[in-house]
Amino acid sequence: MKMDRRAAQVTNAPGGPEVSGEPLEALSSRPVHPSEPAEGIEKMKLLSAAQTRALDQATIQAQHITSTDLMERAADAVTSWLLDELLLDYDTAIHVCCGPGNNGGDGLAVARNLHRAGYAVQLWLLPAARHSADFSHQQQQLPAELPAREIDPNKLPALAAGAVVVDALFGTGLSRPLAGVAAALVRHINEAGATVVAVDMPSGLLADAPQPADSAVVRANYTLSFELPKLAFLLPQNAGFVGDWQLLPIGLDPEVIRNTPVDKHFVTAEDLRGRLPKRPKFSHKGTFGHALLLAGSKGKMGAAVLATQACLRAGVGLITTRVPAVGYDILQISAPEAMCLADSASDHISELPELTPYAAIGIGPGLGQHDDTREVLHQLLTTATVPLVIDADALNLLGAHPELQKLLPPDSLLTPHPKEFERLVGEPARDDYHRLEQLRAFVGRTSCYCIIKGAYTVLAAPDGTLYFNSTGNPGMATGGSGDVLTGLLLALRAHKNLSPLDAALLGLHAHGRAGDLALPHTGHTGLLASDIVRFIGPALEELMSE
Ligand SMILES: NC(=O)C1=CN([C@@H]2O[C@H](COP(=O)(O)OP(=O)(O)OC[C@H]3O[C@@H](n4cnc5c(N)ncnc54)[C@H](O)[C@@H]3O)[C@@H](O)[C@H]2O)[C@@H](O)CC1
Ligand SMILES: Nc1ncnc2c1ncn2[C@@H]1O[C@H](COP(=O)(O)OP(=O)(O)O)[C@@H](O)[C@H]1O
Ligand SMILES: [K+]
Repeated sequence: MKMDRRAAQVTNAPGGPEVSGEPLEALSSRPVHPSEPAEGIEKMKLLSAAQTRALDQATIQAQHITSTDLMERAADAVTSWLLDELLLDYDTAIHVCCGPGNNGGDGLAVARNLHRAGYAVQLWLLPAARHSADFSHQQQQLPAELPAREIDPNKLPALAAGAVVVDALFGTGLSRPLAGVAAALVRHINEAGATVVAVDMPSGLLADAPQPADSAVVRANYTLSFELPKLAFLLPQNAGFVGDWQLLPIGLDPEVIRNTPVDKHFVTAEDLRGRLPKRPKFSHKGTFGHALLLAGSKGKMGAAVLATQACLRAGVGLITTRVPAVGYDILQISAPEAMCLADSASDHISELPELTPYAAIGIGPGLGQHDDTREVLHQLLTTATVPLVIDADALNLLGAHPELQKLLPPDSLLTPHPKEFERLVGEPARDDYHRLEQLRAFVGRTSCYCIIKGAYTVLAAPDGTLYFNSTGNPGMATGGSGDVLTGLLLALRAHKNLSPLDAALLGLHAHGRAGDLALPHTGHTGLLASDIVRFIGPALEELMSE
């Protein structure tokens, strides 16, 4: 995904805690959750298809323009992208395939633009009984030298492998799975081996709900959408349809976007910049909290080391890591900045330390699932009075012993990947949409924060609002990346001036960003979890208040 330069412009998000320059007394007397949680996370709302249509209409009214004007903006943006980014050359065969609605109208205007600019455009129309008014208007604007041919189901257009297909069949108006000529054309496009650029949506894909498994859906190389992403773009099951998605600005009304209520956000750097309080000049290690991490078992001490190092790099004041006896030397040598509390058991953690000193507690990386460790988790859940970050085997223990889930303190942060989440809720998800429903039900039931890790890690707040993370890369799909995330989140939960939501959002963003910053040094293949640790500092620095 690449964001448009204008969409990616940086401003300080409002609503972040303003603490720089304040006396320490003022900081330490702050409540634990100082900021209004969702305030300022509004740059990229995920609208439903119906809300997108309403936004379209509201923009037209607010800006005193016609729907054709808006369509022209969309078509100009798509045309510019094709010329500037895809670098079309004059010899490339460009097939623009148009449906009967406004998505097809966009296609007609793009075809007209490209034809006028001298490109080799062929225009194909899906047979339809009715067309939208804007489609008909665009059709009337076509120059005579650009014939629009109706698709013949018995003789689908020949699409050479080197051709470019602009898919403007259906966008947000799709109301049912494709059938008949539309489905045949989509399958034909998918088999052609051409470069496929979808306008707004890959045709056949619903914006915010699943379609039947065998539906015909365009498999686009690129999807050019307008201003805001769609939920469908963020879910793994749609990756093969959406391809590389891009957002093109078309001047949709910011005031209307601001006033549109949503329960899903795509969180950008712009939302978070300035939300991490700057370290005051006279701060000391006590200012940033003392974290306790319970991690590691024989053979999995690396997880404890990585989480400890990440917590340190994320600015925690102090960290104490509880490890099995076998891990004592390992941890002391590999993380000399951390304090280490060795358990009396050799290979697993069997005792919960005294919790009084700690501002936040993390449990899980490399933990193992020994019965003693389960008992430690049980005690932790019943005695802890500070924020908890729960990961890996601690989640698996919660899944294997669901009665423990009732003990989860509100506002705990759980960090499963999809398989751990499945164990946690005890039921496989039917699809990615169902998994989001399960996630919402889980946080509603437990009053916790819970993420599901992946390319666009999603965080659910206890009220069910979903926040999709925008940073990270496939190089991070490597053992230990999740342990790094746990340590990073633990440091931010130990920070007394961050709300649980801000800590989670900043941590997820910084984790992916650290992976992105590591990339030029390692490449995707060579990226290791320890490289993510190395770049946590610079990633957090980008989010710090002035
Ligand atoms: N909201 C926005 O930001 C903008 C939207 N525009 C375009 O407008 C599109 C939405 O236009 P529409 O609402 O006209 O919707 P579409 O063009 O996506 O499709 C609607 C038409 O397709 C028919 N249809 C729906 N499902 C079908 C199926 N399975 N088989 C056969 N026919 C089916 C409907 O009856 C209707 O005629 C967007 O995707 C975008 O491309 C742009 O023109 C301007 C900006
Ligand atoms: N393709 C990807 N794009 C972006 N981030 C990714 C990708 N794959 C994995 N990650 C991130 O890496 C981490 C992997 O965590 P996890 O599966 O728990 O790994 P481990 O258990 O090995 O530590 C998660 O934070 C996830 O979001
Ligand atoms: K389309």
